Amino acid sequence: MIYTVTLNPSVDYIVSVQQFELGALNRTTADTKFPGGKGINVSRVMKRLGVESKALGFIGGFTGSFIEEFLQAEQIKTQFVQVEGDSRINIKLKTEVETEINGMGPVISTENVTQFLKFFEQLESEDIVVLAGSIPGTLPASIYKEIITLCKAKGIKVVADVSGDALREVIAEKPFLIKPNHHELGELFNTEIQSAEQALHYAQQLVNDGVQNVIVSLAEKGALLVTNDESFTANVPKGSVINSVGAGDSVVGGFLSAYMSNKCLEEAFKLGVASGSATAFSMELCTREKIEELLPQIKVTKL
Ligand SMILES: Nc1ncnc2c1ncn2[C@@H]1O[C@H](COP(=O)(O)OP(=O)(O)O)[C@@H](O)[C@H]1O
Ligand SMILES: O=P(O)(O)OC[C@H]1O[C@](O)(COP(=O)(O)O)[C@@H](O)[C@@H]1O
Repeated sequence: MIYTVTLNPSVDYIVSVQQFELGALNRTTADTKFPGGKGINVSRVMKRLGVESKALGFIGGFTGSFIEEFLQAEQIKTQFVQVEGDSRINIKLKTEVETEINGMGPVISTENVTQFLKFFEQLESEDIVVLAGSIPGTLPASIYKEIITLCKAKGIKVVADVSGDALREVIAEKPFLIKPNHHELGELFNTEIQSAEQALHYAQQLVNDGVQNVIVSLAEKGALLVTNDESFTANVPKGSVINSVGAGDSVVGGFLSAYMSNKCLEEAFKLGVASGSATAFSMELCTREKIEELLPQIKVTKL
């Protein structure tokens, strides 16, 4: 079973505003709400590709109920720890440019954390754990490290889509896969990454340091996969970006869905990139039909 961890799930409130004016009353031309948070998005994408997972994390209040009910309606298994406050609402403003305001999230108590970590005791070696998204301020910064330690003791593969200090901590634990975008990779090395060549250099460094596989997504410039033995690059299909929220999560969801069926990293990478673009070209997360439509346009080249 694949377990996705979202420590700070959200209701993503996506609002379209034409000619947005700061300091004025703006009215939406369209608005919609979805459950969000990176691990949850990974679970939703995998479900669309026929791969089961269980979503873990902390939820609370009316927003938490919305998230859980939405996932259950999509027949996604969940086992969230209930906290006292409300799960956050993240605003995704679509104007001429995309602007995001992500909430802080509810307070999570030490009892909540103990209950959450206990769950990992029942996992087995063939399970995969996906750690995705930021660590809320009320949780110890070491929480991902603690989860990885529990997983490593059982030989469980860990996939991480995290950034900043959390990414640094996770890398030290040599996970199975990480998926930074080029900004996150640059931040890690205190530099700005503008090309696939630069990204390759730093991704290789991470693999030399013990990370087993690194996917670097470069938005419209494609993506890279660096493994212990080989490196690949992929183009992205041409199309109009409608809503790129969840595109990175879709890369992870697509990758894992294919990886589960034949363990081929190259094919998994291709499906991951197709899923990322399929989400970028949609209002909501990618559908299987959109992914299949884009897949033939993606060329994976061995470097
Ligand atoms: N303009 C675009 N055209 C085509 N595909 C895109 C575009 N922007 C993003 N994508 C797809 O979404 C994936 C993730 O996007 P990226 O912005 O790199 O990551 P993140 O969402 O994590 O910031 C890319 O690898 C690509 O497949
Ligand atoms: O945990 P964070 O970093 O605040 O991110 C949460 C947000 O990221 C998302 O999962 C989208 O992530 P990506 O666009 O990077 O794929 C949203 O659904 C959610 O609002």
